[in-house]
Amino acid sequence: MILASASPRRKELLSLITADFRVVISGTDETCAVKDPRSLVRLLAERKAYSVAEKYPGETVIGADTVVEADGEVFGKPKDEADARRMLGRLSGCTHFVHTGVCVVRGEKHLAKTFTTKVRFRKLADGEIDLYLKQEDVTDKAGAYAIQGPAAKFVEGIDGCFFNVVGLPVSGLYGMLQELEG
Ligand SMILES: Cc1cn([C@H]2C[C@H](O)[C@@H](COP(=O)(O)OP(=O)(O)OP(=O)(O)O)O2)c(=O)[nH]c1=O
Repeated sequence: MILASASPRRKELLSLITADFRVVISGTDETCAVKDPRSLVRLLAERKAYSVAEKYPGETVIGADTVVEADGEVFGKPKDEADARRMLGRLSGCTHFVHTGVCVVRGEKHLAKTFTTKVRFRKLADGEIDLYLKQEDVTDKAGAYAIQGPAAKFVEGIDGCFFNVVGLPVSGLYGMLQELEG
């Protein structure tokens, strides 16, 4: 099995399902005109998986993509610190959605799905965002936060798969792999 991802979180999460895989970084362009976030992440996951699958025919290849959606706005990875501050300001006191698209390709077989988790942030006090940005490198995190790090203290509640927020819905992916077997 091949994980088409540079994300160390995805590698760690896939290892909860199997030890029998290796990582091949897809290096795919993530620019896309699709606006609907659920379609966008599915499409990018397909793009990542297929770019690797065409080089390794016959292998099972997994691709994934994660974005945050708040009040109709879609947040990928922040461009810079100002962008990260803007995203966290929007997420403060806000219930938002984290969408992860997952694509599994095996030969002629193909499955692609989007998984969504609802996350509720409490209102962040003055200075909390600046302090957080000193603690965590958010440049590689959609929405400029990592629920698995110090941003945990921003989270009042979640509805859905926790691992989906971290970048790979473990039970959802397991189900897809089972479905592909059948
Ligand atoms: C919201 C959130 C995102 N993330 C991460 C998961 C993803 O790695 C990243 C979103 O960026 P992606 O573009 O989905 O993935 P990536 O560039 O890290 O890796 P690749 O494209 O090679 O697969 O944000 C967290 O680690 N914790 C969180 O709480």
